[in-house]
Amino acid sequence: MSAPTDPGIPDAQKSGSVQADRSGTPMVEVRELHKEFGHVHVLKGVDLEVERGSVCVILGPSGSGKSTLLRCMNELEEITGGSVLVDGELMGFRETTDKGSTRLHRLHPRVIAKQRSRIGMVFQRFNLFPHMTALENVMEAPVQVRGDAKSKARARALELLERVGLSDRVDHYPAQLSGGQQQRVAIARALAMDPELMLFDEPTSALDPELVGEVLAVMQDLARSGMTMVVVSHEIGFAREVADKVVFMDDGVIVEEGPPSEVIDAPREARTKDFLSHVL
Ligand SMILES: Nc1ncnc2c1ncn2[C@@H]1O[C@H](COP(=O)(O)OP(=O)(O)OP(=O)(O)O)[C@@H](O)[C@H]1O
Repeated sequence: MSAPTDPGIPDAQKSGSVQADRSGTPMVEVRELHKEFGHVHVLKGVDLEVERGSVCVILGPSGSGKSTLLRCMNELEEITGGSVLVDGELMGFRETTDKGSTRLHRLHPRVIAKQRSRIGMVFQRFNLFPHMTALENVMEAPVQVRGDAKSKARARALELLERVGLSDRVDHYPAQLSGGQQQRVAIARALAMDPELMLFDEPTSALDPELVGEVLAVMQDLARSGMTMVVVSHEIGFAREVADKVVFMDDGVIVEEGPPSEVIDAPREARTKDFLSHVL
């Protein structure tokens, strides 16, 4: 999608003071999404809705475009066509209509950064700062936060580390933590921004099998608390138990979607059946 850069920041988005009532709109709306990397067409017209407070698990073979779809949701990838709305807001763009024709303007980088800050993301590799303790990682940039703000950030970080079961590891450095503990710190760090949406990109696939359960348990708690979550994962048990919607992707398209009782337990499409027979 090529669009001119938005020359200004709309006042409502600058201050964040005007909050529309969006309780009736889905948290995520992906429409006819295309993503190309050079000549490689990775997403070929994806449509997806994720309701508020629900959990959507995306399954699919390697290279089917799952991570790319997730990255398009928070503007880590610039989309080639279609649109992504999060909480009713067009990610990265603003629409204007002039004499009946609609144009898209790329938003100012500061507005994009603000949009992104409402979305927490957890990656396969934990991406923690190795020279910072668990607590400092969750506080993120302790040197930039001073005075009262710093003590509030610290209290919040301690609360989040307790929530992920790491109260006794706050002063440990990443190298002193197991993979499962590091991933739980990464989840606490993503939560520190008070996100409205959490994206998980294969959060357990870099972990030893015995550590997977502790991370999935934290994610399950988060789901119970009402967080909207989109999770790329091959953990079929988690999908069956926690997901409201399961999406099966292959070759850049959504082949099948629905509740786990349909997509996992009674898939209609041959490609879904074939995939599940390999992972189960
Ligand atoms: N930055 C990039 N540049 C070029 N091609 C890319 C880039 N990122 C992803 N791709 C290609 O896009 C396709 C889909 O990749 P993606 O990581 O989204 O798949 P996936 O379903 O998440 O796979 P996996 O389960 O292996 O992580 C792959 O063919 C990949 O090589």
